[in-house]
Amino acid sequence: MTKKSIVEADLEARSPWSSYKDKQEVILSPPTTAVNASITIPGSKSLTNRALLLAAMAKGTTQIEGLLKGDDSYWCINILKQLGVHVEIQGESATVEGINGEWPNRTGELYVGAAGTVARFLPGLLAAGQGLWRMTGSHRMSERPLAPLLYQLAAMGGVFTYERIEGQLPYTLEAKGLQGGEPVLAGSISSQFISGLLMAAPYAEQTLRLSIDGPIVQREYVEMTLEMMRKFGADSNVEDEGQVITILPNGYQAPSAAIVLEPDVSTCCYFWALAALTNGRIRVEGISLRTLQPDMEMVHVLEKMGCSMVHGENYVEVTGTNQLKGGFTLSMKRWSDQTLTMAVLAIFADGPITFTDAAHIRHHECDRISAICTELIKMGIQVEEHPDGLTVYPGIPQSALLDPHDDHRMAMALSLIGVKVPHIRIANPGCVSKTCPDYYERMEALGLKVSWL
Ligand SMILES: O=C(O)C1=C[C@@H](OP(=O)(O)O)[C@@H](O)[C@H](O)C1
Ligand SMILES: C=C(OP(=O)(O)O)C(=O)O
Repeated sequence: MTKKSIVEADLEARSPWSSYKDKQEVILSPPTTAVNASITIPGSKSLTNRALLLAAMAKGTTQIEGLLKGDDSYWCINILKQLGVHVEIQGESATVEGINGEWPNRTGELYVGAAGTVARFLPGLLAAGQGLWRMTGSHRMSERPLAPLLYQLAAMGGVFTYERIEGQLPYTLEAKGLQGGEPVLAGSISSQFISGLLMAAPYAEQTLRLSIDGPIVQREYVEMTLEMMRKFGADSNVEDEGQVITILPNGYQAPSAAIVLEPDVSTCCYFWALAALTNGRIRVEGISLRTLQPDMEMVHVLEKMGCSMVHGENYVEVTGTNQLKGGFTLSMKRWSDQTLTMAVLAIFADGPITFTDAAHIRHHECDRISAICTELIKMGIQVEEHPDGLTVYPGIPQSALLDPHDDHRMAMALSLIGVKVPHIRIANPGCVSKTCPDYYERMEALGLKVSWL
């Protein structure tokens, strides 16, 4: 394998909160003692960016605790500051002075990085105000789908001028207010389109009655949006089993109490997987099974695979097993961010595992189905690629230089192989800073051997 075939890292998308920008490779080998720890995990990316954006839009000042400091939240905060919003960060806390729907700076160039949440949540919030902005993003974000959302916003009053490809970044948005009304949006490509429209609705001119056409992928993220909107005083009326959502145009009010964000459950999953693979134990503090974050489903699947799980009001703990069980099919529709982690676990199970209903992850930070198949095959693992998923057969991975395709979840999932197999090399590991900038320090603290090139 030559370095030429490694996907080039888009370093512009790495923020000042990124840690391993200059590293070409990380090399991982198994720990010598069992992984056994209680840990805390930074705030949810999804909740951080929802809270920041709604706090910025709202009337009044919002205090947010438990912020994620990663690339995705950095670019969100950076844009808010460019728009004239006063945001103060101290440690993992933010104080945001809301602008009540009227952006103070009405022109400028706004770079969303590689953040799907910013690329999909911001346009509606901008369109609901007044201004003229140029929107740009990372190379990959400029390929990822936005059109269904932007076309809907255009039908409601936003004027979009596309620079290269219709419906994609980069583009210019002339905002003159958002009409509201009764749009219809498909939910099969990204739940973020729906969240993006809903978040803007309290600042539309009329009531929004959004109908969702067909099943929604990762539906719980829409519930997380509605839950965060509720904290800012925006109630929703949900009908037809979640397919029709009505929001009144009553604005947002900053909550009187601080918003305390949950840890990022998607990040927790890599650490629970570590326990599962090493017959070790990982307790994550500060999270309960009652979270809306859909990736919590993984701990139930780990139980099915032979691990044990205990939980309380404020922790979820996984203890691994000597032999993970496989031989089943899993729908990843609700929690597809963990498809890559599960694919890595499947290598070490006692039977093949098939993952289905995840065609939409081909539009994520990379084509995740194709990328994980390529990397597992490189290590001699037998896989079958399907249009909506893959089948992974158990095997003994050969060490190789693995390409994360500039995708944080590919890097974090592939790194887990290093707890079982010596000398696992991951190229351009800095991409983890999208959601977990200190991932490798955390792995090292739990006993993995980590070295750098
Ligand atoms: O709304 C959100 O915060 C997210 C929604 C999901 O995206 P899609 O619905 O686009 O798959 C998920 O994959 C992403 O990590 C976060
Ligand atoms: C799909 C993801 O991110 P984004 O918010 O950019 O869509 C992800 O974090 O797995």
